[in-house]
Amino acid sequence: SSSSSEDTPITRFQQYLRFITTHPNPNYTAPISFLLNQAQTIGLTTRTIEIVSNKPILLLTWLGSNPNIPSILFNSHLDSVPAESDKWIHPPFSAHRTINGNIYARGAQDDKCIGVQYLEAIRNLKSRGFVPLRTIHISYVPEEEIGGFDGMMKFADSSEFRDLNLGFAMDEGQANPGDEFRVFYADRTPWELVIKAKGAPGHGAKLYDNSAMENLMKSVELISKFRETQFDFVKAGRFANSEVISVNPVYLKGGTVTSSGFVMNMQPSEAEAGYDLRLPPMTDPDVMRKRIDEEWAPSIRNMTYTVKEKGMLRDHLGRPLMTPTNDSNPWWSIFKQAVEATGAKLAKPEILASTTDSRFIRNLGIPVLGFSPMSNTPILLHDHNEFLEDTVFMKGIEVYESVISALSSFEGVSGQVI
Ligand SMILES: CSCC[C@H](NC=O)C(=O)O
Ligand SMILES: [Zn+2]
Ligand SMILES: [Zn+2]
Repeated sequence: SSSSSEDTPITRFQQYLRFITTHPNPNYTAPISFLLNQAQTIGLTTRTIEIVSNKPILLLTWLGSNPNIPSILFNSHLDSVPAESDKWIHPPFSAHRTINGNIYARGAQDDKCIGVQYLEAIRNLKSRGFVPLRTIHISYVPEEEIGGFDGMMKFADSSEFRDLNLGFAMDEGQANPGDEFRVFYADRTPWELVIKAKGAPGHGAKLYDNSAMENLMKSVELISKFRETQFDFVKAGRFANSEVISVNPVYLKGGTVTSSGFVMNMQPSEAEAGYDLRLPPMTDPDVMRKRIDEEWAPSIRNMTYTVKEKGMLRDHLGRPLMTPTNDSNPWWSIFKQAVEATGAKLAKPEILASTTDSRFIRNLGIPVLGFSPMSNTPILLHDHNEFLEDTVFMKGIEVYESVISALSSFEGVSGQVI
């Protein structure tokens, strides 16, 4: 029963979802002009910051009545992971809304929902005559899905960012099939691990020691065993998924290849495997490095390896990269109360299994909570048929109204700059 001329929070969400922002060639121009347009209608100050060319950052600002105290930031990323169209029940950029109210699109959960909810919440607060004490910023950043290096990493390091004088920030979280909203106080740190084996080549029929494939397979087995011990903690209910080290194989490479394919009767002299490794913030990185060096890719087995650390475990002062979720962090209590004031329940704070741009902000010593208000929703980020139900999306706007008004009204703690 919806006509295309309707202009509602839902149709604006659908419009934002229809921009094709998937890697490797995300369109940043079109969603930014849409958001600029929305911001101007609502009456927010706008700024586009292009630290890396063609990778713009959009910053929207609602000036507080006291712009001298630290401000608050609501961040989301503009980009999305790819989608295999033919495997979806509705095309991933159609933003099709079913009769049940499910809106299908790549980015519906990750994380275009929050990008629009921030704006809709502010639109409602403005129309009610709300006046924030603290300045409120909303940022839309590129490149999160590929590590944030040309996005939030450089933005967080810029004078523009420093000049925001942030006291607190919020970034994306994850859906929950249950009826509570989840909230995240830390991310795991991603390492890209590549192990390479060299060995004696030889006839495919020959039995001998120290072939490259044998050397690699030994490591693959050891890594699989380690993976199993970590996974067993999760299966036994001792730890959450995000509290253990995950090491998942993403590719295996070997063989002698010609234009007609693999040569089957030759044992190759080189073989390689790639792993996605994630470390919880309390992990001792030296123990991990030692394990890789001595067990997983030992030089005595003709192995070499590379580790690309795509994040940090400690902040610039050497503290684990975590935001306190107790009374020592006044922002936490305000956030929690504001969510609960809408009648919603908040789950126990968690570490996020994956990695977001919030690590670059936490690294500066600024508290950040990861939060995407989606309850009773299957976790479909990076999956086929990603969707969000319209009623869940609308509830999220109400939640952000409460959260934004409470956080921006926080007067601070006497004797402390917060
Ligand atoms: C290597 S950092 C990549 C960040 C990415 N973020 C969302 O999925 C992730 O893989 O968690
Ligand atoms: Zn995301
Ligand atoms: Zn993602």
